[in-house]
Amino acid sequence: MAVQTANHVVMDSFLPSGELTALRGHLGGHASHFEASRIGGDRSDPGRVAPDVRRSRVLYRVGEEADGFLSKVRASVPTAVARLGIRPLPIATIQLQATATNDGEFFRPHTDNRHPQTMRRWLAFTFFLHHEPPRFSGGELRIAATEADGGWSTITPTANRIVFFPTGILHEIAVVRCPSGAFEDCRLTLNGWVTR
Ligand SMILES: O=C(O)CCC(=O)C(=O)O
Ligand SMILES: [Fe+2]
Repeated sequence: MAVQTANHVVMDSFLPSGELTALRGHLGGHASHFEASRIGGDRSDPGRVAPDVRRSRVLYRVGEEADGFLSKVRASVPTAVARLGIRPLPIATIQLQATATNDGEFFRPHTDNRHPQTMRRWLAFTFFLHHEPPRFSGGELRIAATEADGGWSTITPTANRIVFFPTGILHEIAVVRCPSGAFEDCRLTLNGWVTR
């Protein structure tokens, strides 16, 4: 029986820089397609907008431009699982969305697998692809303590960084401050879940 040894795993310099720039450009070109983020939904259930819990804008169909990124995520799952010390599960799908979190926006503490529609999600990831140096502050990803770690972890948004964590752990996005409020300046991620 695997014993969890960490509440999250960070990998930096995840993509070749040209691929990161291309993905950022793709998302910027679709800025007008981002919509108010929702909670609790999946492919068959749109979920609901809940501004007390989650404020951001999401692109729910990222497009095939992210296929190379998804392959890289898939290839990284065994390493992430080993470093987390969790039991490896089969990979059925990798669900993906892009999230833009702008001035004053946040995602309060939550887990990602509590609803019947989301219970097959077993591994979560967040990949940061904003401009460096960042034109926003805040927006840290905070992940609750587990017995293995003993304290909350705070992960600074850093472009080309991916974070993996088990979906059942409480986590949040701290409030973002982005003075310009411009799409291209905000906290931009490709985030999603590996399902079994
Ligand atoms: O962007 C992040 O750091 C986490 C996103 C998240 O928790 C979610 O979309 O469920
Ligand atoms: Fe989450």
